[in-house]
Amino acid sequence: MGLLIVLSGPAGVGKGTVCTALRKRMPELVYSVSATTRQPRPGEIDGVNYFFKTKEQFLKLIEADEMLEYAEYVGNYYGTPRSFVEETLAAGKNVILEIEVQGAVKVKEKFPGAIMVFLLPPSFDELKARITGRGTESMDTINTRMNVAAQEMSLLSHYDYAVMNDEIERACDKIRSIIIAENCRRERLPAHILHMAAAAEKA
Ligand SMILES: Nc1nc2c(ncn2[C@@H]2O[C@H](COP(=O)(O)OP(=O)(O)O)[C@@H](O)[C@H]2O)c(=O)[nH]1
Ligand SMILES: Nc1ncnc2c1ncn2[C@@H]1O[C@H](COP(=O)(O)OP(=O)(O)O)[C@@H](O)[C@H]1O
Repeated sequence: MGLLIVLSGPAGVGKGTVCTALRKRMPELVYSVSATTRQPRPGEIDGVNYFFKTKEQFLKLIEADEMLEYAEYVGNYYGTPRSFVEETLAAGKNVILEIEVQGAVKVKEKFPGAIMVFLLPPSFDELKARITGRGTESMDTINTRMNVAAQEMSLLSHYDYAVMNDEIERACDKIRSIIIAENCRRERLPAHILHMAAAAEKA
């Protein structure tokens, strides 16, 4: 089985940015493309950035148990297609999800072995600056988003690791180290080596 890595954290902390940088550094990591009901942005490609769905289509996927998790976020649905993740893990490959915090917690319930990584802002002021810096939101929305971010921080206790996103490359280094260390866990050794060690212990 491959590892399931869940990268999450409050809105605006840099999940998308860090995930893109990490995938460049670790091309062997398989990215799970989410489904969403939000409109595509200019330049976004169906099946690459997201699978763009109507609300009806999305609700049907939930009904058919095709979603590993989903969440409603700022008026749209977002979800992780289940079979792709399960098949890729079964093929022994590591999968990364870049999703918001509520959905991430649901993944951990279904996959207790998932490696939960929470991306932290260096400070709330810096988080505000990043949300403002994206330039897509009005002042009202920014304040709402900051309140949401404070609530999102409260889910930190569900996570295994906390990585501060001060510098993109430094955050990537840490996540890469986490993945390497998790791959070295004793219980991940091939069965024949575990048996050999167990037999030697008995002798
Ligand atoms: N729960 C869940 N959240 C997702 C999924 N895909 C994306 N998201 C999150 O949805 C939020 C909004 O994403 P998006 O509309 O692309 O905007 P942006 O990332 O804020 O620029 C982000 O926090 C994503 O991490 C998913 O499959 N499940
Ligand atoms: N380490 C960082 N230092 C400075 N700015 C960053 C850093 N990481 C991300 N950003 C910027 O912060 C903003 C939010 O990043 P984004 O990846 O869209 O966040 P999220 O996916 O968590 O909502 C973007 O403008 C991005 O360029």
